[in-house]
Amino acid sequence: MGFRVVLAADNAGVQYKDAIKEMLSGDERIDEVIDVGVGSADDAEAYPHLAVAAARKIAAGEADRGVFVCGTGMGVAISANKVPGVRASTAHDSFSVERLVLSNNAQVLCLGERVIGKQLALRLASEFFDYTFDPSSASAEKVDAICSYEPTN
Ligand SMILES: O=C[C@H](O)[C@H](O)COP(=O)(O)O
Repeated sequence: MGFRVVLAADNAGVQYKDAIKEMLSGDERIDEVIDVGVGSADDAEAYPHLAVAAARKIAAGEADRGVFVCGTGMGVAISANKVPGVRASTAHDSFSVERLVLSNNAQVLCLGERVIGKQLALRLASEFFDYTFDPSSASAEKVDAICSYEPTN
């Protein structure tokens, strides 16, 4: 079974988000692409609302992974991490993308359209789906420790 992927971007990240959507839509590793917006650069909806709406789809089990884009990749990451159960970070190099999954079991890769070039963004977004977290790895107990700090109701 392939990944169900949710995409989000504000107006500073919409061009890369749309390019990533096109790329992933033709990727045999991907079963479904859900786009929560924005739909165009004319939409001024602020990045926290988009990132949280998308992250909630992961927390609800409607998506497995997310790629979120804003100007820097930082605002969407900070926002997505407010959703319990979601681990998100900006990663702008291949090694970081690998460790984002293998060390941190993160479901969300965040990218900055104002920081890296489009071809690098596409490459990193593709590489993100090359990795699967190993729950028997030495990193697992560290991820469990992250989760132990989740707020409980
Ligand atoms: O992290 C925030 C993003 O980069 C966003 O796209 C731009 O935010 P700003 O307009 O507050 O700089």
